[in-house]
Amino acid sequence: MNHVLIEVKSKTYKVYIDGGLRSKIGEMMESVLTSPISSVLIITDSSVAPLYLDDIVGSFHEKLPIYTTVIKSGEASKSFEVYEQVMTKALESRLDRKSVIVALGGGVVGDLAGFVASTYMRGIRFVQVPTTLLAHDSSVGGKVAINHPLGKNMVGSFHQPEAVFYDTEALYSLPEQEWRSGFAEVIKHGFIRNNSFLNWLQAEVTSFEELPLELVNQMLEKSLAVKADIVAEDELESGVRAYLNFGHTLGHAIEAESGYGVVTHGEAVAIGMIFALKLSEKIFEIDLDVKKYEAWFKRLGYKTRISNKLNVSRLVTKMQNDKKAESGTIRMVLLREIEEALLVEVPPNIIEQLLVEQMEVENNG
Ligand SMILES: NC(=O)c1ccc[n+]([C@@H]2O[C@H](COP(=O)([O-])OP(=O)(O)OC[C@H]3O[C@@H](n4cnc5c(N)ncnc54)[C@H](O)[C@@H]3O)[C@@H](O)[C@H]2O)c1
Ligand SMILES: O=C(O)C(=O)C[C@@H](O)[C@H](O)[C@H](O)COP(=O)(O)O
Ligand SMILES: [Zn+2]
Repeated sequence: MNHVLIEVKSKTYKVYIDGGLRSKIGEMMESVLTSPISSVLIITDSSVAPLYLDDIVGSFHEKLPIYTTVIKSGEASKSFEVYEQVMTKALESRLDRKSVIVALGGGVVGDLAGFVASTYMRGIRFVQVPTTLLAHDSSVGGKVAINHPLGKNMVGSFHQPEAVFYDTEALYSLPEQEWRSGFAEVIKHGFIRNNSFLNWLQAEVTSFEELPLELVNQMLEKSLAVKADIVAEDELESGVRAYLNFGHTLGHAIEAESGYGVVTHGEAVAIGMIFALKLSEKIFEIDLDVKKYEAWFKRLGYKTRISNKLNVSRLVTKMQNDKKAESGTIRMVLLREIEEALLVEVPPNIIEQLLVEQMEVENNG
């Protein structure tokens, strides 16, 4: 079975990738996890549960006490309220320090369940079972969090999974909008670290209709390789890991300002990446051929401009509250050239001016 090795300072684990893997997860957990498991809590959401929960439960063959909890699907579930509900379920199920949490779903379930695992009894083990394209990114690297109305992922920690079980067959029940959202993080990995991968993506992916499984597997391995390299170098984001935030300073501000769940994470990041490319051109006085990327994004159905329903100064304030900011300055990931990322402090007035220029106008998506 294909796997990608993740070697961060605190842990080494594997991302297993295979079509149909979900029916083997129970057995695999018992062999991959190094110490015994007392019980399992599977956390999933209301869209994923009817599709895949029975398969995962069945894969344990009744050898362990299995508890399940189903949260409402969508970004709004990365909240204090749902966090408390899931914690209550964990306590009522009497999870102990040998229990394991299984995060079955996309990035919302992964981030929330991972944060529950990192804080329940000060931290128990968890595994990721990603079911979205986007979750190739969110299931790896150990960032787990919930949102605060004042900012995305503001309450969280670093807590690495024991393993990631990626059943790529499960991606084929995703609606087109979720392929688009996840693909933004794939593109991001190309922009920050791998230009030839980015060129390959432009040649191979011209729509999200029926992407062949072989292509998807290839794409995931290349994309995961970038993430694996970066988190291996810098697990806790004291340096290069910040490059994984390319497109996110504005993207997160758009998500929070629009209301969590109104714009998907990847679609907001796509707008943020085009903005960061244009800002890079301006600040470094270079030509990154943004028009070419913007045209590709549009052909794939992304919006590249900022909704004119959003307020520019509120977006700037959110960007000043970003985790990369220091003393209220805005620090953004820019590109000096493709695959050469760096973290740059940008004066708010320059950001504000470009935001105004990048607002959508009627019939200009
Ligand atoms: N921790 C990290 O490093 C990291 C990285 C990137 C993104 N994120 C976070 O991930 C979240 C976004 O994740 P996401 O895009 O996976 O969103 P999501 O978890 O909300 O999933 C998207 C939608 O698809 C549904 N779904 C999931 N799997 C499905 C399947 N196989 N078939 C049909 N429907 C399915 C979900 O119910 C949901 O409605 C954001 O909160 C973002 O901040 C975290
Ligand atoms: O793994 C990382 O590091 C990332 O930044 C990946 C991002 O795609 C992801 O959205 C992450 O959750 C953003 O992190 P945050 O620290 O800005 O909340
Ligand atoms: Zn992201």
